[in-house]
Amino acid sequence: RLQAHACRVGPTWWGPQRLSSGGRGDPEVMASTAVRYLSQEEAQAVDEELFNEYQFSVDQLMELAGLSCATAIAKAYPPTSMSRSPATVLVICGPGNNGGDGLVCARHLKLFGYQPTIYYPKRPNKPLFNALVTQCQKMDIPFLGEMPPEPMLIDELYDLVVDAIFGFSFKGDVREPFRTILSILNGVTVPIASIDIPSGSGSKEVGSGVLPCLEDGMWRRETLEGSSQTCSSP
Ligand SMILES: NC(=O)C1=CN([C@@H]2O[C@H](COP(=O)(O)OP(=O)(O)OC[C@H]3O[C@@H](n4cnc5c(N)ncnc54)[C@H](OP(=O)(O)O)[C@@H]3O)[C@@H](O)[C@H]2O)[C@@H](O)CC1
Ligand SMILES: [K+]
Repeated sequence: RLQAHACRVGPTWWGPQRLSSGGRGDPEVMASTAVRYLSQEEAQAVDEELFNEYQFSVDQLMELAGLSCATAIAKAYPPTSMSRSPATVLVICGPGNNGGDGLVCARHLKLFGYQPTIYYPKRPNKPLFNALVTQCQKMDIPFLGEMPPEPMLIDELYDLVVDAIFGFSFKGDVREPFRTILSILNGVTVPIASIDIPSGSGSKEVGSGVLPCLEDGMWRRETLEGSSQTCSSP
């Protein structure tokens, strides 16, 4: 997991902390630097504070979030460590701002030497998202007409998947077309880098419609804390 910055809600700071007791396993590990992640409610509170108190605009924050995620991906999965050159990345974007982060991320990944392809099945007809799509198109980033139907096909074509489907506003049971998309992603073996959180992680239907988690509660997939990094900007 990658997180370098702290986030603030009210008087409390969240960032790297020393664990003094209560952890599991090796005492050395227990004493090492640990990170506390924001809950859905806390992330929404940070969001409101940034917009209302600090007067950030959504496109400002989205640009920072997408750039932070592309930077984190380049550190975790350097293009030179991938099997293809240029490394191929499938960026799957959802209908909200998490999807917008994905569009920005794709643009920066291209600048970093990757070959991104975007799947964006449900596009809000709003100026911000239309502009982000145009910018990707102008950079010759292709948009898929449909989701690759088999996990094996994704494994064959891409070195990495970026999950920009849902962030902190996800709720309830996963609806189509995202239910099918998440179930396909469940079967891929290439790494999946999730923006903010693994999509659908608020759902109780682990195993059927969302990315799987291990028995100890840790997500199998890697989460890149791009949006959290932007919280430190003010
Ligand atoms: N705070 C920050 O600093 C910054 C935050 N940023 C980013 O914004 C993200 C939050 O964005 P967000 O609020 O737009 O919501 P998000 O999670 O993308 O999804 C909402 C969409 O999903 C849909 N949907 C929901 N449930 C569903 C279901 N069960 N099944 C199917 N669909 C479902 C819902 O559809 P609806 O229910 O409205 O029809 C709606 O269209 C945050 O995680 C971070 O990545 C950065 O951009 C800027 C800096
Ligand atoms: K996500």
